[in-house]
Amino acid sequence: MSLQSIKYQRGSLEILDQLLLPVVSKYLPVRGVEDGWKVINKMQVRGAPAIAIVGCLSLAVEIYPEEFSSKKSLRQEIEGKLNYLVSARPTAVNMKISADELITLANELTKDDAITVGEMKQRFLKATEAMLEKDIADNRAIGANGAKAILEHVAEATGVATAGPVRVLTHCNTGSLATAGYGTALGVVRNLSELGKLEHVYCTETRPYNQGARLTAYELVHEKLPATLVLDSMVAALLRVKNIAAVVVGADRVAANGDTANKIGTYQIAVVAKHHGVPFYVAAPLTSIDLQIPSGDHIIIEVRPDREMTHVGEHRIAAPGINCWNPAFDVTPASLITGIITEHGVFKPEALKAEITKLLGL
Ligand SMILES: CSC[C@H]1O[C@H](OP(=O)(O)O)[C@H](O)[C@@H]1O
Repeated sequence: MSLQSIKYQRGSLEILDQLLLPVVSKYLPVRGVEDGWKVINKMQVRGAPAIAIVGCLSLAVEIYPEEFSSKKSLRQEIEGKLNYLVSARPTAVNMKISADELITLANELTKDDAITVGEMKQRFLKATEAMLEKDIADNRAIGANGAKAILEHVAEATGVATAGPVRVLTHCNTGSLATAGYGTALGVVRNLSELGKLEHVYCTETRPYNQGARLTAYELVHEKLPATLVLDSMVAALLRVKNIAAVVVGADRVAANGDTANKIGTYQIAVVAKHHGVPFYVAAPLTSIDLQIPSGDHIIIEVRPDREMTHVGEHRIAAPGINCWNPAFDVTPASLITGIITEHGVFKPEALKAEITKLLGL
């Protein structure tokens, strides 16, 4: 059983406070949109898919007990509150995509005279609740697609019929603590393990929030997977001496040309992987792919407070008065990405837009 970042039942939402992990496991109530915005902005819950799910469910628990006098007033509440939630963190696109889809649903229900305001609320609640199961199903598909792609790549590169077990490297946290469960890049690791094809997974600490040391290591130890924590500064040495078969990371926003915004440090890992001839994969559900922007140059990169760099908890580790630069993400150009692993298959970056457009019938 993997760790559960989100606990939901109709009218009640709790999130595992990830600022306290791994030492303290404490669930926090999220009673409405204000709570939702705060736990996302403070990174008590984080991870592109989890942000969208918690954001939308925070609105669901807020409107659940309310009575609305008209569908118009309900639609206005939905649109205003979802757009507010999008402002909690700017880089991951999932919250924006989910908000747009739910606002479109609200507009359609408002126009349908056969739907009462009560039925509209129920349809909205069900649409937000469906995100939980869909995310887990998407992640399991990503895991299977990604494991297959990595094993096929290794088999072809080494001239063997069937590859594995393999060693892989991942960055940040893309597991059950970043999603509704199973994970994206960590879902690929889980699937490799389920296939008996995971020799070892290496996870980077991922300064300054330490998603790797505090969260990914926690998930891997919890499930007894063969894992080793490495410092962010060790990636080049690791790829030179440890026979890493592939790197697999998550994504916060993939642009139409395949450029990918992900946790700071991803770009330099991709450069090092290129230098060592190690395939570099991005695992991302369609809810993290933004075909509205042509390239990574258009992705807003969140800059977070200096204190996240100068302190570990309450302990200062940097000289008082030093300037800091703390972008939470960087952009990896499509040219450094071997494949983008989605729930619908693995795509070359240059083919992504056409493949997704065809898939969605756009
Ligand atoms: C499953 S996507 C997780 C994605 O989100 C992380 O960022 P943050 O911890 O700041 O929300 C990181 O970029 C991961 O790849």
